[in-house]
Amino acid sequence: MAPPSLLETATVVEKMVTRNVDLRSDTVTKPTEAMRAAMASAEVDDDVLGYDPTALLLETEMAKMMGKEAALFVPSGTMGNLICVLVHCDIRGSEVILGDNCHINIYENGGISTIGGVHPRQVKNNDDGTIDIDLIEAAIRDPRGELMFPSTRLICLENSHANSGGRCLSVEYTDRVGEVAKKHGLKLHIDGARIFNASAALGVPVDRLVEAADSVSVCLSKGIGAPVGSVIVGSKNFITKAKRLRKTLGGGMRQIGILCAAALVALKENVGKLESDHKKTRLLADGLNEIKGLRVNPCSIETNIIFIDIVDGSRTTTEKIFKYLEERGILLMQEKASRLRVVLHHQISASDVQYTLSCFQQAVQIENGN
Ligand SMILES: Cc1ncc(COP(=O)(O)O)c(C=O)c1O
Ligand SMILES: C[C@@H](O)[C@H](N)C(=O)O
Repeated sequence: MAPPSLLETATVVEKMVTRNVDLRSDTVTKPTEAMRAAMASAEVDDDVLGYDPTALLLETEMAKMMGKEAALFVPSGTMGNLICVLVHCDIRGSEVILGDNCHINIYENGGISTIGGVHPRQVKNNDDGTIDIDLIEAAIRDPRGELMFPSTRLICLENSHANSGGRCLSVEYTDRVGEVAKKHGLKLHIDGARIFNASAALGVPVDRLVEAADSVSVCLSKGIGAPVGSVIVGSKNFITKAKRLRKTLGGGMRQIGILCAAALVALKENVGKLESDHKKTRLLADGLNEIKGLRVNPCSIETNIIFIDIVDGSRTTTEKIFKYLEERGILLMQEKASRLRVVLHHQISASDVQYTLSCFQQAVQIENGN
């Protein structure tokens, strides 16, 4: 009987290896020991009454970092976006111009409409996450048609853009959209769930990147690795209105200093790691692109997200790869029938990247019989 092939041996060995490489999203990070210690010793008080000292500290820090007058902690990025859109569009019959492939439009249960009664005016997202500026201008309703038309009040951008694979909107582009908004008396909101990733990738300070925006929703719970929460930033008047709406939506919480303490550690320890996350992402993307049967668009690798397409004619499928990797402790997302998504974060090591690559290689080789 022929001895087991190297691949068969590797497969048996890999099956015995218990290792966790969680590439489902950058929302999966676990609080670090430093975060847990900070949480345990956090100074707290009632934040609804406006007295939680650690929440106030975080909000002051975030407003300063983002170059805005004020900030407000919210339980999630979804609630952050919802509050911002609803504050800007507080008049019945309001319309928001947003990308057809943006998170607010795809993954937030249509909350701006179902809860806020705001009409979404979807405009095509380009592959790089931008929306053509002439299409934005063309989508702005003519006030002379107000008898029939909703009233455009807001433009939403997303930076980095998750569904384009983490592509970054340049500061020049963002400023130009801001000029269009001003020209037409509109507001600009940026879904900045991963704005720190965009800032690190572009080498542009985060406050400069969002300078043109009237509001930004920033996720603490994504690339910078806090366990919970987001912060919205804007003018003092905007945040005053946002605070009331947060309460209306049930987002007013009590001793949130416990959560904000972890976020303060995340800001201090993890923003500086984002460039390393991006380097590991590029390494993984380049390696995946070498695997026959898989395709990664190298132009789309700007931050920490990789879309992996199964090449037509390949005998493998996303389901088979997904299962093979899951059995070896590697978790990822199936984006659609022929596409997988991996998202890197500060708890993915360089050796995790190599391990992931070898498992992808094996998964594809076994299916393709080579
Ligand atoms: C671009 C973007 N915006 C907003 C959100 C919503 O954040 P949360 O999951 O905290 O509601 C996410 C992901 O979760 C996201 O990827
Ligand atoms: C799925 C989506 O809602 C989430 N923001 C993620 O990127 O993982």
